[in-house]
Amino acid sequence: GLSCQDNKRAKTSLRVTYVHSEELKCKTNELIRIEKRAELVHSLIRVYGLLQYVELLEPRHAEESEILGFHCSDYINCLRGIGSCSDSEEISDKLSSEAEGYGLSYDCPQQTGVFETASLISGATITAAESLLNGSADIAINWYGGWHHAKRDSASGFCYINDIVLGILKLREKYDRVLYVDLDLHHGDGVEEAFEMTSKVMTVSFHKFSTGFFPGSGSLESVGTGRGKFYTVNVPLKDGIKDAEFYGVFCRVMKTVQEKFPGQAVVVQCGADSLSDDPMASFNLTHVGLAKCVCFLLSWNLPTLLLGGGGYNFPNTAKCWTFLTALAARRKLPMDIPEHEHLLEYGPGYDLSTSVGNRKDCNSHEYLSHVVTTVCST
Ligand SMILES: CN(c1ccc(C(=O)NO)cc1)S(=O)(=O)c1ccc(-c2ccccn2)s1
Ligand SMILES: [Zn+2]
Repeated sequence: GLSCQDNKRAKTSLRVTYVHSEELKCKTNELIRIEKRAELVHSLIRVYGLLQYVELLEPRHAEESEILGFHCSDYINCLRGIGSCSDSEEISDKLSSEAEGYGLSYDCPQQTGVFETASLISGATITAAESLLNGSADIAINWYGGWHHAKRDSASGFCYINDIVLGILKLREKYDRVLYVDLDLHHGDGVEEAFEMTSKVMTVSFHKFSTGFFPGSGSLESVGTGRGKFYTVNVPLKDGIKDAEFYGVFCRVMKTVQEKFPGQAVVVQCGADSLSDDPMASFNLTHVGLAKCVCFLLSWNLPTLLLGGGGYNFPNTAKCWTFLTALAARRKLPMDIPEHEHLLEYGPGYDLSTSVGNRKDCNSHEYLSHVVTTVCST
């Protein structure tokens, strides 16, 4: 297993809450682009016997008032309207230019019940954050959450309600300074935008940044504005980066962040679309690379919220988030995937490993030291 080097962690095992319900799993299973992923993730966590080492919490729906704490009501009313259509026919004629204005088209297909689903996912992230606030947990996990592209007045990149922003606002009810770290392949633009004017939330995003790649924001020069200047950190990377180089950049940036912004709680978006054989075919990370980054953050012994996000190779995403759940619960996992109804999805290796791709690393040494030097001197 991983030894979380730096800042030796206290030997006591940490209290971990894991937010789940059959309803949440079934609703998330229906989201376009990630059908059935939730089933695979929860099943693998269950068959590895990890549920006995976490406290399972059932989520509630986010309250309207919580959602309107970030999103604007016109958008939410439109989303609710779309979400309540009984079938795609009704949706298509309801799909006015108004709906398109709210990003409800193209990459955010209208789905019946999408508002219901997004509000339950957001309620799950808020439930997780509350378990940190009330001191009943040291680490809280919601693999159904992590929808980092949603804006206050529009859907974007398969994201409808920004559960991460709502979770951070909940943590801010107790903690003066909250740190957000986005490990997804894509820039965490929705969360960055929400907090780019404040010094109370520092957002740090590690992501692919190249011409034409979604969402297009997240350059080295984006550092926040007004009182939030220098409280937005962007680490733009090129295709092909592997575990060692990614972790090297991550460590140096996060050590500087720790010095300059002593956060009192940490929120981590653990999107798994940066793994090497994700259909996004961009980075060359393995689940171990991501786990080392999470391990580093956990070694700070701060209340930590772990969230999901992207991840389109479903067996690999399940392996990655199961591995992170075990890391949080300080349990070692046997390499062989336990016998269960989805075992065949893990062929041909049927083990926990995720492969290291052989895509060329387009991040020259010079480029990476330029990025790190610039970020660490800002
Ligand atoms: C809407 N897009 C997003 C938005 C957000 C994400 C994401 O995971 N954000 O974290 C992924 C794709 S998009 O236009 O880049 C794509 C849609 C479908 C894509 C795709 C589908 C299959 C294989 C490779 N790419 S990319
Ligand atoms: Zn992504």
